[in-house]
Parts: sequence; C-alpha cells; structure tokens
Amino acid sequence: MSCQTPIIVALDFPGREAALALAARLDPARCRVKVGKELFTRCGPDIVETLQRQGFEVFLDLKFHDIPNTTAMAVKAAAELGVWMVNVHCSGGLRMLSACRETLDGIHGRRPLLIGVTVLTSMEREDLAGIGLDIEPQQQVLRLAALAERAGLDGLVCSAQEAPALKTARPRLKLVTPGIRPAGSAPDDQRRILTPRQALEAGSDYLVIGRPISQATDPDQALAALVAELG
Ligand SMILES: O=c1ccn([C@@H]2O[C@H](COP(=O)(O)O)[C@@H](O)[C@H]2O)c(=O)[nH]1
Repeated sequence: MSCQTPIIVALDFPGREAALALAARLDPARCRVKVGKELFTRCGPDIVETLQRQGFEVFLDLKFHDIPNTTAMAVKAAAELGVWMVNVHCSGGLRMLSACRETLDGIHGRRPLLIGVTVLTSMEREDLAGIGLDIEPQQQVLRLAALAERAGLDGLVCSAQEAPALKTARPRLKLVTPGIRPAGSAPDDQRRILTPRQALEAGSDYLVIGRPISQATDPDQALAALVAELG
C-alpha cells in the first residue's frame, strides 16, 4: 500500500542500527523516509535498499550540486537505486537542471521525482547577504523556482513560509518543506519554520520532519501526535 500521509521522516542518524531502529517503529503506510548525507555517507546504497525492502518510499536527500554531466549521472544512479524522490540544487543552473531532467526522461520504468533545492530552511536574509545575495529569501526562492519550472523539474525544496507565493506563481510544482516544528518545540538550526498544520494550510505537499520525531523521548507518540494534528 502506498503512503497515505504527507509526512517524510528524516532518518538523520550516525549509523544503520539507529536508523533501522526508528524505521522499525514507523509504518510505511503512514510516512515516507528520508536518507540524507550523514546516513548515506556512513552506510551507502545498502541502507536505501534495506528501507525499500521494508516497504518504505525513500527520498534520497543528497542535494547534488556539480557540473551538468556529473549531476545528471548521480541522479541516474539514484533512479537505478529505485528511490522515490531525489534532489539537486537549483543554484547549479539551468543547464545542470535540464541535464538531470533529460537523463531521467531517458530511463525506462519508474522514475524518481526530481526536486530542486531553493534556499535552505536554515537560512535567513542575513545568511543570504553573507554569500553576496542582497535579497529576501522568498524572492530568491521564486527566482530559483522559475529556473526549476523551465527545466521541467517536478518540485522544490523550500520553506512552507514560501508555499502561498509558490502555489500562485508555480502551481505545477510539488512543494517539499523541511523546517517543520510543532508549536512550542525548539527551532534548532532552522530559521524559516512553520508548524505541521500551518505548513499544510500554506500549501506544502510533503512535510520533512527530523528531530521532532527522531530525538523525541517517545518517537511513536511524536509521530502519532503529528498525524493526528494533520487530521
Ligand atoms: O532546506 C532544507 C533542505 C533539507 N533539509 C533537511 O531536512 C531535515 C530537517 O530535519 P529537522 O531535524 O526536522 O530540522 C534535515 O535532514 C535537513 O538536512 C532542511 O532542513 N532544510
């Protein structure tokens, strides 16, 4: 059975054992899982295959960013691994994004959703100024969204705070939103945050949630509360 909720649980752990221990407490019908840089660098493709065998759809969150050929071949490798979603940085530019799209279009069978990372949810205006961008995060997200749309990507990683503007400007694109924090919980290093319910109401299609579940005293209860909040 495919997943019935918009929740993607980030398995940000230093090893296989901890990641699979949390996965064992999750139901693939109630959430998808995300394998990011830490877990993948430690465990490699095997962890993705294991999670898929357990019934999970996997978002491979490696945020590829390189020259067009290198990035497109990395996306191809992810597709051959069978992942449900893969992402690349929009700031790699139109030629890089188009190369990834074209490479996936040449693959037979099920292809992963190709998602463009816009502005990391840990960044605010002053962080953009620090890298030479004198612009509000939302404006930069909208610029990169235009590029993603032109290249034929399936969606964007952004903050749910930008979802209303994106749903108006780019209604075709799926919105994958980290920076989700239940009311009253610590923002940690995130800056552009919303609660799960606010994010859905704003127009998010998928909610990426890590520490509020993985670091909770009772992860099962934390996930159940989130699912209940979303209705
Ligand atoms: O802009 C981005 C892109 C990716 N992430 C990833 O999402 C999770 C969020 O984890 P939390 O513990 O809920 O903060 C994490 O794996 C990030 O690498 C993001 O936060 N922002």
